[in-house]
Amino acid sequence: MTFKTLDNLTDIAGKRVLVRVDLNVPVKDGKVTDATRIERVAPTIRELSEKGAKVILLAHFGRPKGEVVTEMSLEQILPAVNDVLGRKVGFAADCTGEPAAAAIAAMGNGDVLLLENTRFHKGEEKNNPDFTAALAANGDIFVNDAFSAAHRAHASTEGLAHLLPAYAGRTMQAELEALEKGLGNPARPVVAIVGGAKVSTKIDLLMNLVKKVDALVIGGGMANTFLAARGTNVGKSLCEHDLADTAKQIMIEAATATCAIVLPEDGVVAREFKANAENQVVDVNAIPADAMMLDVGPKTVEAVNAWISRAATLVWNGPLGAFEIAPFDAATVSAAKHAAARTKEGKLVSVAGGGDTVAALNHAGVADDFTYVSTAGGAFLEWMEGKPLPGVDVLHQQK
Ligand SMILES: Nc1ncnc2c1ncn2[C@@H]1O[C@H](COP(=O)(O)OP(=O)(O)OP(=O)(O)O)[C@@H](O)[C@H]1O
Ligand SMILES: O=C(O)[C@H](O)COP(=O)(O)O
Repeated sequence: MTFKTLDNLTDIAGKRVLVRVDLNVPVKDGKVTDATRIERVAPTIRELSEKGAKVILLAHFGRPKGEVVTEMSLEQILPAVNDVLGRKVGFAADCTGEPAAAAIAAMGNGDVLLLENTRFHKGEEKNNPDFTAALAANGDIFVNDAFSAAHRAHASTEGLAHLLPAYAGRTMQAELEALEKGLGNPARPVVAIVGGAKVSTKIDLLMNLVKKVDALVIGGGMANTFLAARGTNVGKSLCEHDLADTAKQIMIEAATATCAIVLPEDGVVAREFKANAENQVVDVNAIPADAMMLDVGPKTVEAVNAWISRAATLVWNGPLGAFEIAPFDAATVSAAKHAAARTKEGKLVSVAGGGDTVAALNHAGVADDFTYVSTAGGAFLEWMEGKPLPGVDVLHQQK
């Protein structure tokens, strides 16, 4: 796997560098509530600026579907970008045409400019050649630092790399290197933890993982579907009974590939989905008919942690329980802390991704201790599913 990085960009003073970043950050009442994605792309922006390039940021925000939607303007993200970078970044009210051209013409070497939401144009999501050419007209070089948007074959994530010399930014590079360690050519044994709400959203993921990992821990709501497929009565737990055959198929594939499937042995059950709801620990074969399993139980946590101790590589997507509400966060927190401790001891390569997973690791206070935590949601999942990522593939094709 090879791609060009910023190391290959030396003599770039005065060059216009179009940098695709992911500024699709959470916003409440017009304010950015989590700047992680901005912080992740800051090193690339700083490095290019220090090398004297004119740094022109391309990004999307929300899904305006080719219309100009004021609430989805990137101008509202600008103050947070200024804060993270500790400098003033310019803004152009359109990513192509006169507004972009005029703002770029006024840039000095090392300046940083943010262009308005690329998705205000229909050509972005269609990867339309005319729109891509209009974007390319503003740059000499293309840098993609938006791994989390790389599963989209859009003009600013894929198309531009065909028109301009293309490079991976520092975050893209770190992400690809970490993912390669995670599932590309990982140290064995490899253990995957997949949790979260539903099997239906992660069928491809589970099918791919059983072929690649030595053990697959299934937790969260999706474990119930597997337990039910096995004939266990899961009471009122979240369960997709219609996916029993899919779950069985995944277990058959796992047996063929000699991948151990680790399902809950016990669970924490409650009758209400709310914080501090009255709860009890039961064997999975004794889930009361009127209760739901909201977390895996202590015996299961012990088994999961034993697998983490055995693992050389861990890939994790999806919490083991309803971690947002205490005490159903206990299993996720325990496994996260154990994985973090093993990583710190140098015994484990731990790679995690997914919006809720990152929130869960932050909740456990260990996100910084993992080898790599991806800020990508859909892109991380598609990568784990073994699907090609257009924004990454095109970087590999660069001569
Ligand atoms: N046993 C359970 N019963 C019901 N809900 C559960 C259970 N276990 C986990 N969940 C819920 O699953 C949700 C997370 O699932 P999801 O599949 O979205 O995770 P993710 O893949 O990390 O996140 P994202 O989809 O943002 O990438 C959480 O809101 C959590 O409360
Ligand atoms: O938030 C994300 O996962 C990325 O920015 C991609 O956004 P999208 O799902 O709207 O393409």
